[in-house]
Amino acid sequence: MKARVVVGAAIVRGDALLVQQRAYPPEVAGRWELPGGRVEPGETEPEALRRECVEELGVEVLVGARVGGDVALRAHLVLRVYAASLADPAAKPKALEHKGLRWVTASALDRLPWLPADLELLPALRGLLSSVH
Ligand SMILES: Nc1nc2c([nH]c(=O)n2[C@H]2C[C@H](O)[C@@H](COP(=O)(O)OP(=O)(O)OP(=O)(O)O)O2)c(=O)[nH]1
Repeated sequence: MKARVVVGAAIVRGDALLVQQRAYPPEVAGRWELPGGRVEPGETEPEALRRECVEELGVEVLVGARVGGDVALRAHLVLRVYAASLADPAAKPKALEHKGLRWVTASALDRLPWLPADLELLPALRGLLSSVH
């Protein structure tokens, strides 16, 4: 069976990464993750990311290169992250489906209570932040 993909957007502006805090389900409420979600049948991964960013944040994003490797979430499901930027750098993302959002710099990444799978991506996310400004 082919693995399904959850895409995550590493949206960077200046020296900061946009992260959001889950509101549900209860076992992960309060933990932090990257914007994104499952790729639907018939969608490309960048299309899924653009759709999720409109749904979750109310903003258009430009999708760039892959960041880090695939992270196994559970059987037949992987998390795959892409670098992204706001199509309009002045746009203000809103937490439409989450508890909150925050722009964090590299030094603050380690202090967030992330979803467990995302911990594997922290070195790559730090690398991305140090390469873009
Ligand atoms: N968007 C996103 N999901 C993540 C990250 N890390 C991680 O483990 N996940 C998991 C949480 C969920 O089990 C799954 C994505 O679910 P979702 O809630 O965003 O999207 P969905 O509605 O299509 O999925 P689901 O509720 O059916 O599980 O991937 C991350 O950084 N971003």
